[in-house]
Amino acid sequence: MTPLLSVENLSWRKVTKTGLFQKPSVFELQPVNFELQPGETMAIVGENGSGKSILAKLLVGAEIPTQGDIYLNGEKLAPDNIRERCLKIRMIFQHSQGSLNPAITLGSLLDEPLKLNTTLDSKERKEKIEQTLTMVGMLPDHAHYYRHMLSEGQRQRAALARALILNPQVLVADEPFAALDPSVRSQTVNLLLKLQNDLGLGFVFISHNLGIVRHISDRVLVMREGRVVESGKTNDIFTWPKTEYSQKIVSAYQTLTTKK
Ligand SMILES: Nc1ncnc2c1ncn2[C@@H]1O[C@H](COP(=O)(O)OP(=O)(O)OP(=O)(O)O)[C@@H](O)[C@H]1O
Repeated sequence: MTPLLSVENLSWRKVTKTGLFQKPSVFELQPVNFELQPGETMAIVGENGSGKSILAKLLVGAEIPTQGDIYLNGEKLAPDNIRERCLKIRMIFQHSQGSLNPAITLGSLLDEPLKLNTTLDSKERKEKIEQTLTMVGMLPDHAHYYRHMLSEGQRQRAALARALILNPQVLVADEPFAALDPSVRSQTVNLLLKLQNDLGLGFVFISHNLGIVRHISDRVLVMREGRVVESGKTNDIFTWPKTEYSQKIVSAYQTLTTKK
């Protein structure tokens, strides 16, 4: 079966010069390889600065790889065709990072990507917005709401609606659950799982929360210092971690859960 998403030798290198007399710092993401099937979830875990966000940005086209390719349904994505990438692989932006503009209604926010990326007329766009709001468990009326009128959970759903409005095939999220209180978190997780199931979406997310990783991901990519140190099925990684680093994070997680 052709994978939904296939990443081959994707690498990235950046030299940053901070000051005239300072040594430039170099960060290198060593070649990453993985495959994701429709409806599958892959978690990216690892210590701070290991390159998780860079990898997420490469997937959505926010950074250009130094080398390597991304294939969607077997078709190679041009590294600089941001428009095509935006339609098919979408980032879920967190409302906590200010992605919901407080000055415009939710309807206008959802209308923006439709105006930019589709040829739908205003009636069709209105229908699409209402349909997407319903899909994430909101009401068509919420299109008239401003950010301050939405609860924490509704804002999370709005962020999801924004990611889904262009019918993507893969969703990518950087710590999507970190800022949420536990009840909203479990609602969001359940909603995501349902949508994934209904729409066959691939989901790639970065998380430090190994409880959620274990609960929802099919596969895990463990990163350290710019390289993938281990990858595999979630159950295998949690039961038989092979590398020293994976063993360390899994045993820290197990200590935490057995203490509860
Ligand atoms: N645009 C950039 N230009 C240069 N260096 C960058 C850029 N973005 C990130 N880096 C560097 O790349 C390294 C990896 O960063 P990245 O944000 O991917 O880490 P991370 O694994 O997501 O960490 P965290 O868990 O703390 O978010 C860091 O050293 C960071 O300073």
